[in-house]
Amino acid sequence: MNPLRIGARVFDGPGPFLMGVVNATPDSFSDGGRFLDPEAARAHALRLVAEGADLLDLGGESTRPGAAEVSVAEELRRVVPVVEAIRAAGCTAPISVDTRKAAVARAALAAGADLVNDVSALADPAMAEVVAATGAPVVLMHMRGTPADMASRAVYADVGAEVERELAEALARAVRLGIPEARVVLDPGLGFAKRPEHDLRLLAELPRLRRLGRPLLVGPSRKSFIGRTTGAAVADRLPGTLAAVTACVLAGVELVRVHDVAAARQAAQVAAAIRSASSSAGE
Ligand SMILES: Nc1nc2ncc(COP(=O)(O)OP(=O)(O)O)nc2c(=O)[nH]1
Repeated sequence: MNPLRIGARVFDGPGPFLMGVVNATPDSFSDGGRFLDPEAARAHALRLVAEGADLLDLGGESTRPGAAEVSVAEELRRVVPVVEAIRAAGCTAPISVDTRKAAVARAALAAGADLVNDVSALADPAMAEVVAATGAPVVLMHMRGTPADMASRAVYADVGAEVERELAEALARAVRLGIPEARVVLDPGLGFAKRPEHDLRLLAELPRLRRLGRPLLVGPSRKSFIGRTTGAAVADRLPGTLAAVTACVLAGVELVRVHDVAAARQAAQVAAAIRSASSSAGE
């Protein structure tokens, strides 16, 4: 990966780098309510870093299908104290703020976050200005519509080609809005306006998305394509998640977003060793 500075850390090389999920929400699809309390969220964040998370992804609003939007005030209340608490604990791991709202991104960055993870890819007209002005890197994730209506938008003739094209359009738009391409990470948005068969196809076509020339972030953890493939309930999807993490690593994905960092770390290390062996086998 071309060097990508996120906070004090420069992410360089093939990765994978693990993004540990901290959901400060009452209703996230897999762990809603566990980390709504700021102290619980702080403790969880520190635990994920101890387990090997290279960076954290902190969110205050569930984006599961059908989720209602959270107010700016409520999302600020959920997120900013946790950023402050993580930093007050002396943790210097880069923090991504998972938000669609410019006001939340601005406040989280001011409190010590380092990256904006925008699942709406700059839908908030003020977001580009926040990202451009702060110099923060930004994740542009592919989605159609909003969490409230995206399920109805999951219609594709060729999901790989369409996601590639729409991510290219999102990248070009970000550059037009003043965000240097070098600070953009792209994400296919598994589960966002996608049916399980679309997610599986996107995981199979990750090398295609690498043609976009930007680091990729992929978030397969515990998602419904695993349940549809295996019948496993949300709480029982770690083995399937690790299979998807392995597919991401073998495809050269640089950043993988997971809830279960310790297990994903081991899977990612073995997958990276296999990828390295296969490339050296070609020499
Ligand atoms: N960039 C990016 N951000 C994301 N944010 C949330 C979720 C959904 O997972 P989770 O946060 O656990 O659920 P919820 O949205 O219900 O809080 N997935 C992604 C993803 O795949 N990519």
